[in-house]
Amino acid sequence: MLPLLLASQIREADAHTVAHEPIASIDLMERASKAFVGWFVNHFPDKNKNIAIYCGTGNNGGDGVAIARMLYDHGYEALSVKIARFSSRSTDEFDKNLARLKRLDVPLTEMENGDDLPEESNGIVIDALLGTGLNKPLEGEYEKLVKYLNSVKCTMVAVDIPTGFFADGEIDPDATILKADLVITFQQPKINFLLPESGPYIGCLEVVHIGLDEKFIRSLNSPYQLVEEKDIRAKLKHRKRFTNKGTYGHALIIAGQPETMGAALLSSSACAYAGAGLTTACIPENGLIALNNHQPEVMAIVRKEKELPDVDWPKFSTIAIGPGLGKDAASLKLFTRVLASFDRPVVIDADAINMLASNPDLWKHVPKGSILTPHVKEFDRLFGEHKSWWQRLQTGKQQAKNYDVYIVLKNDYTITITPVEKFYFNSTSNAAMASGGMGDVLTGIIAALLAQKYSSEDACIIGNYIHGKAGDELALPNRMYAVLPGRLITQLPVTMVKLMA
Ligand SMILES: NC(=O)C1=CN([C@@H]2O[C@H](COP(=O)(O)OP(=O)(O)OC[C@H]3O[C@@H](n4cnc5c(N)ncnc54)[C@H](O)[C@@H]3O)[C@@H](O)[C@H]2O)[C@@H](O)CC1
Ligand SMILES: [K+]
Repeated sequence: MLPLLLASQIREADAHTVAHEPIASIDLMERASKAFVGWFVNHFPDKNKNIAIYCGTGNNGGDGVAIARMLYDHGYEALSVKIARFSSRSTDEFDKNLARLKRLDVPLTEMENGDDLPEESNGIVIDALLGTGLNKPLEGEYEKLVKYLNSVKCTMVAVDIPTGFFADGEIDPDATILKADLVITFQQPKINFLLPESGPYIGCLEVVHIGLDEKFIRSLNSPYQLVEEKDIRAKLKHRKRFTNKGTYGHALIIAGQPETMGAALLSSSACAYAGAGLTTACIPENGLIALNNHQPEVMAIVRKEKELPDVDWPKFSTIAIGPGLGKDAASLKLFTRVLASFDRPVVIDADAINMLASNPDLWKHVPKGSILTPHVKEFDRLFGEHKSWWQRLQTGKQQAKNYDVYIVLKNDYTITITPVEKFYFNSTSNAAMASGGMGDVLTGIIAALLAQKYSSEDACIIGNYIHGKAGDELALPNRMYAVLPGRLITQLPVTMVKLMA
């Protein structure tokens, strides 16, 4: 796992690296700037293009000034540096780098309070105004400058973080923040980069390593972790000789209405393809032909109108409930029966989440270690409206602990929030997967993993990862515009076996 740090912890990691590597702060800045430039020159090879580097007077600005010198050394011909002298303060590292730059033949402008803004058009703007040192929303001259830069037609490349964007904490939707086409960030993504509020400000993200002390970073024991492929490889269990379907558990998927049988078919198919030994779907009577046609491997328990089906609950290893189930009285009765009859972790999705939201009394019957898989609207229905994703993370943390459950908050970087206050950000998936039914597939996968005796935490972490990875394997190399859930399901066993190779 890659620990994700708060801005204050990043400062600690910088200071620790400076003191213990040891390396002078100016040399660490040199290393960071070099890492930026290494990526930049490979992707922007046109040395005649106008490049304007906007620098503050802190260490982000220090990076900018060092980057200007390095680009000059690489032979970039049309550089200009604009220093925002909006405050009388500057860091030593900035001052030293500015002195070094002044020895070169690079046009340099100092902008002071009230000055007219320089004209920019075409070309590239490198934003090194403010970085992780941001401590309040932009106002005054900084705000005016960033608003102006947002209005010009240039490619915006931000150093470490777009100016005005907080690395963690709440993002005000009305704040002025630089809209970067590309952010080249140091060491690791900042936590807010993984939340949807970063969408308008970060077109594309690139992480470059600057050699901060990784042992120290791990010792900070951050609750925010980014899941990496090696974690999944370590967690996935091989199938052994002399095992049989009984070894891999029996999952019951309670889903579908006559109009939403697709959800039941997708979640139960996904469960079978993700390796459950046996999968049974509890579906409406008139969905039976569809199920038998679509996935003969899946068994059925038929729901007759208003009648509770007769289910031998203990024989199932796990239950997933909700996809396309509806919220009518019969569905509520069935959901209530499941919670009363089953004490192992269950997967609660879609309409089951909505029923829980409107019948909070049911919470006390939710088995410990159960997994809820809300998208943002379901999350807010369950726990109230939220103004920001940061707030949602805090609520999720409290509620997961309170009810002893896992909350899988679905998004680009789906977040698993655990009862012990950890946040696992998933690192796979792509926009081609944004289509109806994808969530039903995820529910089926997580149920399959629970059936195969993975812990609830691992079922969430692995489930999210393989779901997104299968989508990546289909969409990215083939440049697919959309990946349909049904196609993704058949990729799952391939994805899983590759991760075990
Ligand atoms: N040794 C280090 O600490 C390293 C730092 N690096 C760079 O340093 C950056 C952080 O530098 P700093 O901590 O100096 O901070 P910044 O350069 O982000 O900001 C400079 C100063 O601006 C002021 N400020 C904050 N919010 C403001 C606002 N809204 N309006 C006006 N002024 C505001 C603060 O006093 C802050 O210290 C990172 O983003 C990264 O680019 C890298 O060079 C890697 C090494
Ligand atoms: K910046």
